[in-house]
Amino acid sequence: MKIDIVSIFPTFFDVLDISLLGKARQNGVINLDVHDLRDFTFDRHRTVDDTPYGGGAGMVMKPEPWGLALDEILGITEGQAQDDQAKKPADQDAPAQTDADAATTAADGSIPPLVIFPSPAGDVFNQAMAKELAHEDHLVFGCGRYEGIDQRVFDYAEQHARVRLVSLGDYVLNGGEVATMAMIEAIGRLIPGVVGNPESLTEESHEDGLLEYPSYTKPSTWRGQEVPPVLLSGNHGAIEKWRYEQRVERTRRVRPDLLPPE
Ligand SMILES: N#Cc1c(-c2ccc3ccn(Cc4ccc(CN5CCCC5)cc4)c3c2)n[nH]c1N
Repeated sequence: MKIDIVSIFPTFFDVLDISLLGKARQNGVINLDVHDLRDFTFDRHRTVDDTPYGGGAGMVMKPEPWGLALDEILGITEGQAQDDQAKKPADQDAPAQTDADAATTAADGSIPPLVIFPSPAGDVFNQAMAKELAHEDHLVFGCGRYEGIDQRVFDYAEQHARVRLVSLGDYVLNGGEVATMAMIEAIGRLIPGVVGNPESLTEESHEDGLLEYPSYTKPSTWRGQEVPPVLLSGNHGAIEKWRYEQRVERTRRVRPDLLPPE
């Protein structure tokens, strides 16, 4: 899988050089590049933001640097970009995720990349989405900051790729980097060859709608607390039954919304 990230804080993603994802990059399972949005500016201050039309607090990210970054990453030629200028402006009322005007197949018939913009206004990310996105060949993450990105960037991206606005959850972050990191980790661990033992991906919270069972390791007694005897019994059928019961009980207690209607 090819992953491109655009951010004004590229060093934020240095952590992706270590651990499982770092190994996956070293062995070529994941090809990840991080792009500094300011490399697509040409003024002395490398400006990426400006005041919002219509007024309001804060600043909005300018479209020009984003357009150049997306052109480079998506392989959009100058001619194609100029063609877009001739096109009717996107319907301002259409949601930024309209598939109807998304480029669903490239000129050579290949599936174009999926461009993900983390946004509080996006579909909420979950394990089902992670599993779906783990099948993509090329993901591009556009990390906004300030009060967000000029809407025309999303509309432009949709003319050349598939675009999704995705939210990490119902709270407000300061930008898209944390969400991008979380999504890359959740998606990356589902890619074959990233996690050493694929069996460890089953029976996880949210994998099959139930939360995970409690885990224990040596010593069998610790500060007066014992490991549940069934786990020391060697009776694999009993262990499997106990673990399932624990998953149902924990889900019923912590996340009853995940349980199927009775
Ligand atoms: N994923 C995800 C996210 C994000 C997220 C993702 C990307 C960006 C880019 C900038 N911000 C900060 C921001 C965004 C909007 C507002 C609201 N304003 C009102 C009037 C115009 C906007 C204010 C701050 C971001 C936040 N927050 N929470 C999630 N789950």
